[in-house]
Amino acid sequence: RREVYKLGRQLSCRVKAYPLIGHSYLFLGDNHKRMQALQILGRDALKNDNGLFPAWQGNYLYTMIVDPEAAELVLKTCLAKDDIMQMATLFVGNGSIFAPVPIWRPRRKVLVPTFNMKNLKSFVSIFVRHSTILVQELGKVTGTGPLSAFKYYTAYTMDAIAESTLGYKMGAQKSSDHPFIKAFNYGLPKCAERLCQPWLHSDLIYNNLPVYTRLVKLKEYLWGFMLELIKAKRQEIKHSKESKDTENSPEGNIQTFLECLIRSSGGDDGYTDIEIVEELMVIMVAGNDTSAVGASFISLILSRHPEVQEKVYEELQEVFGNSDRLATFEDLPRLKYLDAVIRETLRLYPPVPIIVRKVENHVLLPSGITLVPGTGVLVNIWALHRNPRYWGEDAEQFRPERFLDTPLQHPAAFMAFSHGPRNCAGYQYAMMSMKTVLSTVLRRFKLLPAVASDSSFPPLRLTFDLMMKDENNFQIRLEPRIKC
Ligand code: HEM
Repeated sequence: RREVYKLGRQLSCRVKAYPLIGHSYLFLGDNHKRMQALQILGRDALKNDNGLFPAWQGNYLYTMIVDPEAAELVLKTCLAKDDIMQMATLFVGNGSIFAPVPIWRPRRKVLVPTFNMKNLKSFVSIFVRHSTILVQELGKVTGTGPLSAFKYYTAYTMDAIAESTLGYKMGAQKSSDHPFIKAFNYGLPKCAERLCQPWLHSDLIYNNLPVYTRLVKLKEYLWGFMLELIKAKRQEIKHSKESKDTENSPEGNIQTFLECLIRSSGGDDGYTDIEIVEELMVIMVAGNDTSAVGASFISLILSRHPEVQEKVYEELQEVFGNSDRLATFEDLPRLKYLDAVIRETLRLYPPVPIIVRKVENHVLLPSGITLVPGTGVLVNIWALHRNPRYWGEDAEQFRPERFLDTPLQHPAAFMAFSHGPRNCAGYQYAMMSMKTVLSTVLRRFKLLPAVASDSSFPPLRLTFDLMMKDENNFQIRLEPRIKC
């Protein structure tokens, strides 16, 4: 403990920490208060030259990091997730995202190759098909006033991820009545709620609450649903082997993550069904709302920056002309300005604004400060992305050109998808999915602010429940684009 307190004293802090509770008081209240706490602590950390800040939760010390150099070192050396993340394993079991390092390492080796470019290329047809449905759905509500962009994008991402992961057509954009969607949409926010509310952390208390019983039932349903699909896919693979047709899956050239995981883990000698369920849950959980929140922030920000939106539209005109043709894999790298808009929005509004790690060995940081075992690390991505030493004095401004003009000041200066060996495995999938859906929407509609304003817009009211969101549910209005 002496080492921990010494570390705490070495880190300067201007935000009051009280005996016994530390900074926990800042996180009490609603999700908006919690996001404000991350912003207050992050801004304070930015005032320190070393980009470090001592955040006390009770008598547990987290070193908050807003400096890319320190963050890079920590994310390369501290691979263990903080114990608090164990509470999120109810749905994903030992799936790679929260698993202890000895389980995560071999699983990551199997997972990453399933995101190879050949597979991603084949997923574009899925993204395009569901983007087209999204545009049809939006067409029905155009002109009826403000709508929640998130409501539509989250249905799109659910359809896209369910089909590319499970090969299952969920139909979320047509109806949210599917029991899988209901279980998913109830369970995940409940898990996040628990993580954010320290009084729910004790298993002794939580496991006796009705919500726990309900979550266990929903998990049984979700896992059972996936086990059936796994059983069917194993049969299918066996039959295709017998007919010597090992390369082509019945859905054409698309190999779903489910199929890839069975094959690349070693077929019948590879993952057990439960291990596959866990990895599928990870992809579904990690890939659904993150991309939906990303696309929603981008749409909201574009509605407030018409000049940027027009530049995106000009680029779309260059690539697609006035045609109605669907987007292709080859179009996506040509959308360079849209790419910069996506990155600049994720810089200012990272859907995952913090990453938490456990320190298991001493780590000497570039500033000369040594992190000690028994403490935690909290990389505050929201603040790191606004660090003026790496982004300049206009760090708070939305300026997509910064991603076109100059290379990054540091490889970890932008880390919406995290950094290092445990970074986001779905980074390219997410970029391709967001580019497809945004280009499809922006070709058809002009995005307008929910409430027109002649002066500048008030800052967004952000919330935090493991992910960062807009408190007003990403309200925008749509106007159809008229073709000349
Ligand atoms: C805008 C969209 C997305 C963002 C901002 C995002 C961000 C992140 C972040 C911050 C992490 C945590 C890394 C860490 O703890 O260091 C992560 C992990 C992960 N993400 Fe993403 N993600 C996105 C989309 C996706 C998609 C679409 C998929 C899958 C299709 C995906 C799959 C994963 C997986 C499997 C992990 C766990 C990696 C591991 O622990 O080895 N993500 N993501």
